[in-house]
Amino acid sequence: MPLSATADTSKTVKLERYNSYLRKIHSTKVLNASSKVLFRATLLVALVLVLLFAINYPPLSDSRAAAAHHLHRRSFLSTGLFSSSSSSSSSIGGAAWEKRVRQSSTAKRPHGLSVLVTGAAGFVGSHCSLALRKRGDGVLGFDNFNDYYDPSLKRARQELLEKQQVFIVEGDLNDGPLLRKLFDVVPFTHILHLAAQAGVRYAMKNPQSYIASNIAGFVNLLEVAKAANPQPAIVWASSSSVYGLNTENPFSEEHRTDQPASLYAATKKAGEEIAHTYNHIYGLSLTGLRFFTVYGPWGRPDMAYFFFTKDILHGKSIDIYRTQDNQEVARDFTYIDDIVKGCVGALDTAEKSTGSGGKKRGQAQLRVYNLGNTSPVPVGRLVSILEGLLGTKAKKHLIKMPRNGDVPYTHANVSLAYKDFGYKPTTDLAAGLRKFVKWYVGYYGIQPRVKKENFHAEGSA
Ligand SMILES: O=C(O)[C@H]1O[C@H](OP(=O)(O)OP(=O)(O)OC[C@H]2O[C@@H](n3ccc(=O)[nH]c3=O)[C@H](O)[C@@H]2O)[C@H](O)[C@@H](O)[C@@H]1O
Repeated sequence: MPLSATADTSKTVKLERYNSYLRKIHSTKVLNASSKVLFRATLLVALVLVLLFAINYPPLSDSRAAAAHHLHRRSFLSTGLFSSSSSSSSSIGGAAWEKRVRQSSTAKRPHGLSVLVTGAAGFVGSHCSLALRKRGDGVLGFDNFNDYYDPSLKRARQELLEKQQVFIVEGDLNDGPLLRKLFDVVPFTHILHLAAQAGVRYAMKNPQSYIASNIAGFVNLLEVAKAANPQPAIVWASSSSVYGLNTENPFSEEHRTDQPASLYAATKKAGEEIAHTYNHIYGLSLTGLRFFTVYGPWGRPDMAYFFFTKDILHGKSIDIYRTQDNQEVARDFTYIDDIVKGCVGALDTAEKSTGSGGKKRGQAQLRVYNLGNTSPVPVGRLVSILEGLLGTKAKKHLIKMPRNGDVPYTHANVSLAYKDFGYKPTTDLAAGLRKFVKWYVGYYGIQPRVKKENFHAEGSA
C-alpha cells in the first residue's frame, strides 16, 4: 500500500473518533436524568429476584457444593479449548451426558458386548473401538488426552470415533468418582484397558508419569471394577518389554519376566502382578496382552518407525541403534490390524468375573498372552523399507544403543494366543509400513518424492 494512502486513512480515522467523542458527551448529558430513574428501577428488580432465588434454592451442603464444583470443573474441561461438537452439548453428570454414555455403550446386535475402552483416543484404543463398534458392540471411550505426544492426533482419532457414534468421556484413570459414575450408569460387560504411559525411553525423563498411569491408575480402575455389580471382565495391555533381559528365544509366556530393563517394563510387570492379586482376592476375570512393537496408520509419533518417517522426509539424520557388541537391534514389529484381532479374540474368550460388589464368589480366569508377529526385523531393514516407500534416502547415523531401557531383540511365540483364540498375524513389515506411509502422507498432506504407486499395490489402509 502507498504511504500517502496510509496517512489519509489515519487522518480520517482520527476525525471520526473525535466526532464520536463529541456525540457521546452530548448524549450523556441528555440521558443523565433519565438514567438515574432507570438505575433505581433496575436495583429494585434485582433485589426482588435475589429474594425469590433464595426462597427456591437453599444453600448447598458442603458435599453437594463439592460435587457441583467437581462436575462443573469437569464439564468445563470437556467443553474447553479442545471441545468437540459432541462434548460441548453434554457436560459430565448431566442428563444429556448420561444419555450419550448409555447410547454409546449399548450393543446394536443381540448378545453384543458393552465395553469400556480406556485410552480410546490412543493408537490401539481407537482401532479397537472402531472394530468393536463395527461388529455391533457397545463402546464407551475414556481418555485423558494428555500431551505426551501431539494431542491433535488424539482429537482427530476422536472425530473418527464420533462419526461411528463412539463417545469418549474425557477423564483420568485416577478419578475414582468419575469411573464409579460410569459404572452407575452402565453395566459394562468388559473393560478393554489400553490407557497407559507408553514409551520405553521416556521413563528416564518422567518416571512418575509411569507410576501414576500404569500403577496407580490401573489399581484405581480395578478398585472400581471389583466393586461394580456385575463385575466386568478385563482385558488390558501389558508389553513385550516385560521379557527384559530374558535371553531365551522366541519369548514365550513361561519365560522369566523378573528382569525388566526399563521402568516402563517394570510398571507393566507390576501390572501383571497386581492383576493376579485382584483376580485372587475379588474374582475379577483378567487377561494381560503383551504387545510387541505395534505400528500402523494413526500410530504413535513417539515410536521409531513414525519419527523416522518424519525425519527422513525432512532430511534430518536418524539414529539407528546397534547393540554394545555391534550387532543389529531387531524388533518383532506387529501390525495394528493383527493386534486388534488379538484384542477382540481375548475379549470374546474372556470368562465372566465371579465376584460382585467387592466379594469373590469363585475362581476366575487369569490369563497372559503374547501378541507379536513372530518374525523379528532389524531396525536397519525397517529404515530401508521406509526409504523405498518415501523415495528418499535416510541420513543414517549408526550408534551404540544408549543405556536407556532398550532391549536388543524381541521375538514372540504366539502359540498360546493361537490355541485359545486363533490369533494369527498376517501382515509383514513391508506391507504394514506401506499402509502406514500411505496414511502418513495423506494425514499430514505431504507431497514428497513418494512414489504414489507404492501405496496402491496393497489396497487402502
Ligand atoms: O513392544 C513393546 O513392548 C513396546 O514397543 C515399543 O517400544 P520399542 O520396541 O522400543 O519401539 P520403538 O521405540 O519404536 O523402537 C523400535 C526400535 O527402534 C530402535 N530405535 C529407537 C529410536 C531411535 O532413535 N533409534 C532406534 O534405532 C529401538 O532400539 C527399537 O529396537 C513401544 O514404544 C512401547 O510402548 C511398547 O510397549
